[in-house]
Amino acid sequence: KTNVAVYWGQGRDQQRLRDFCAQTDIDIINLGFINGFPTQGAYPGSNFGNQCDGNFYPGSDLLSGCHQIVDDIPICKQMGKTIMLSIGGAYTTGQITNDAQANWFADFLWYSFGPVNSAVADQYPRPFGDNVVDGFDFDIEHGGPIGWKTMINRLHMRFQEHSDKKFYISAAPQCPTPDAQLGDAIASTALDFVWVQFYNNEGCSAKNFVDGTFNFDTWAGIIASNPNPDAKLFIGLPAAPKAANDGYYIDATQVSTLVRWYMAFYPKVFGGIMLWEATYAQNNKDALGRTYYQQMKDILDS
Ligand SMILES: CNC(=N)NC(=O)NC
Repeated sequence: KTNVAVYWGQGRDQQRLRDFCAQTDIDIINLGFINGFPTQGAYPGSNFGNQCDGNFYPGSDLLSGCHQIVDDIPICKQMGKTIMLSIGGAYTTGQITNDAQANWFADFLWYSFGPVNSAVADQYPRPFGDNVVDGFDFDIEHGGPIGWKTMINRLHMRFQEHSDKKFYISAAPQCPTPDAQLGDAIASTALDFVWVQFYNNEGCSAKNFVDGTFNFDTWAGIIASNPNPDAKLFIGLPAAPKAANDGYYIDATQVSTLVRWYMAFYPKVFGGIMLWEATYAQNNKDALGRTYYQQMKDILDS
């Protein structure tokens, strides 16, 4: 089974999460973003675009009134979606500079967005209420490598303490290898999904399929040697022409050629397609009125 993953949370005039969870062509949704990296003992910051009520936990940039997300996650679970909470994005503040800070950040994410834990209820907020995300996505686009491997190892430790539910870790590196931020973490920590941003970078993007420099093969080798033998590699794509820098969007016909080739060549590691992002995809319809994520699902299932 291959999957369609989309980012949601930063779309212009975006619809609610429940509207995307109602789409059978979407399997995984990355909620973006936790975009403020906290100092030890502080709360991280978050931003979900036009969602939430604009209130924050006192003295922090962490949204406290995300009532739409609170109400919608149960619907997404009923629809069988995998809901990941995404850390980073293009606009972040703060920097992880040491392991103590990284462990604090990882524990905060776990106790605030993972399983409800009464033993720590007085120490951590629940921005999404009693909802429990299915895992954490690292979309780290600048600032260097410090902390990410430590955070992922810490999260794995917390996952092992909660063995009755599987939790996932994913990463969204850019296509030049090794990725300046996540390369070390991707090589040395067990990951479940790696959705490479095959756009916005000359000489390795999906649009470079035509000039032979698209580097899926290199990434397939990296993911095949990840500590998790079941790690899956996704082709990350802009969901519309304006979703990425000029010239990086490719249409469904071009995607079909590329996907059929690499899905056939790397049947074990090929996981599917990631789209940046949901609202761009929803508004990018073909002549038959199919959204870009419908077009992607059709390619994967053809
Ligand atoms: C400019 N940054 C982005 N487009 N980021 C992503 O596509 N992250 C998955």
